[in-house]
Amino acid sequence: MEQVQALLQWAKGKQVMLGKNVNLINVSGRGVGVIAKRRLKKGQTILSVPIEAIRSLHTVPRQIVQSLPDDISLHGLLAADLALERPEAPTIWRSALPTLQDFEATTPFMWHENLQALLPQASENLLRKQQSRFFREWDFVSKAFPSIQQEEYLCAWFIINTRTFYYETPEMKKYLPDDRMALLPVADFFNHADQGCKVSFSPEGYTILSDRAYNTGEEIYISYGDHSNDLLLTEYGFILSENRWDTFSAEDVILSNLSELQKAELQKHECLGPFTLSVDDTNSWRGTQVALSLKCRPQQEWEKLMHLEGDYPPSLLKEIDTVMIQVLNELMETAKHRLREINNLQVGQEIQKNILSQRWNQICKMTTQIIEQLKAWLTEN
Ligand SMILES: C[S@@+](CC[C@H](N)C(=O)[O-])C[C@H]1O[C@@H](n2cnc3c(N)ncnc32)[C@H](O)[C@@H]1O
Repeated sequence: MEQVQALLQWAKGKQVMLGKNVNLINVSGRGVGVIAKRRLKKGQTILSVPIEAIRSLHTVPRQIVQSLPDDISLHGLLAADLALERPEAPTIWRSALPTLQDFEATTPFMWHENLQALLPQASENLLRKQQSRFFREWDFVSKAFPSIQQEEYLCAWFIINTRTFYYETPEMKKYLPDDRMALLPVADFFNHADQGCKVSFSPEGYTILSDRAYNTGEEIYISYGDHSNDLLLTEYGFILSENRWDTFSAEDVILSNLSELQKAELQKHECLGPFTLSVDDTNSWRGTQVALSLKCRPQQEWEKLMHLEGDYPPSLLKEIDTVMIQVLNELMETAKHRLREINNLQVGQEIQKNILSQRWNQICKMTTQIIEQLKAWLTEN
């Protein structure tokens, strides 16, 4: 916490103002977080960060920008800038940022491959994309700056991945929306909840206001976005026990239930996934029901149904939902099998196995809830 207190002093000199009734402390299981020192009212300013204090494209030295290809992402560029800071003499700001060790335990990218192989489908898909993004950028950076070690770049890349805020200026327009980012000192200590304080952005800077009243000692969160736990796990290395935005993927079991011809047919109609399911949003089941209806009707009839406006006829919906229950039961079997495999694994840290087991248990719970809803509907109709 010494580094964090030093950072707060340094940030004050840059007009980064933390509300006087707010503090940064270590919170169990979440690293450093922001808490209310005294009761806070709704709409109070928790933190303000002027634009002059942020790091983004405009603060990267020209020599670094010119040494890297034009098509490197801003994420890759900011990570290169960070990795090039002299590690033997870190700035106050750099000293308060996580080390590679901090990321290793919880970030699936850094897990043993046997443990990565047991990730749920959605996390695994995200991990593959993340790996290809990282290695593309590492390839650019290692060629331009051979003195940077891969581990240094990896740490910097994950600092940018987990601690940046959306930032927009005319110069940023050349980057994809997800890549328009800036590092904000102190603001990057807010932990995430599925609902949190409002972060507003203007040409002068960022302001974080309390979204409700807070009691003394209560942690103050922001929301990093409407993210599922698979996304939070892969990109940020944690999952929430309660998450209103949680979903899971049934892709594996659905695809294994379809023939190559059926998959080609779905592909032709751009219906080959994503098979993402949410317990509370029955609209999210539609993609799965469209795919499974192909198991209930011959292809020609199915094509006609594709153009049908409104709901499926109840008789067909009953057949589809019966198949969907079978498929979801298969997913339950996969989840139980994965849980046994995690338990028997000889590699990986306990903390990694725990988070992965918790995630599979959440998927089992969500799957059971959907099966119950489907069964209730079938009984009623
Ligand atoms: C922007 S930082 C937040 C500050 C961070 N706790 C620290 O110590 O520097 C994001 C990281 O904080 C952690 N984190 C954020 N929200 C969390 C939560 N609800 N539960 C557990 N860890 C969380 C994760 O490690 C995440 O990658």
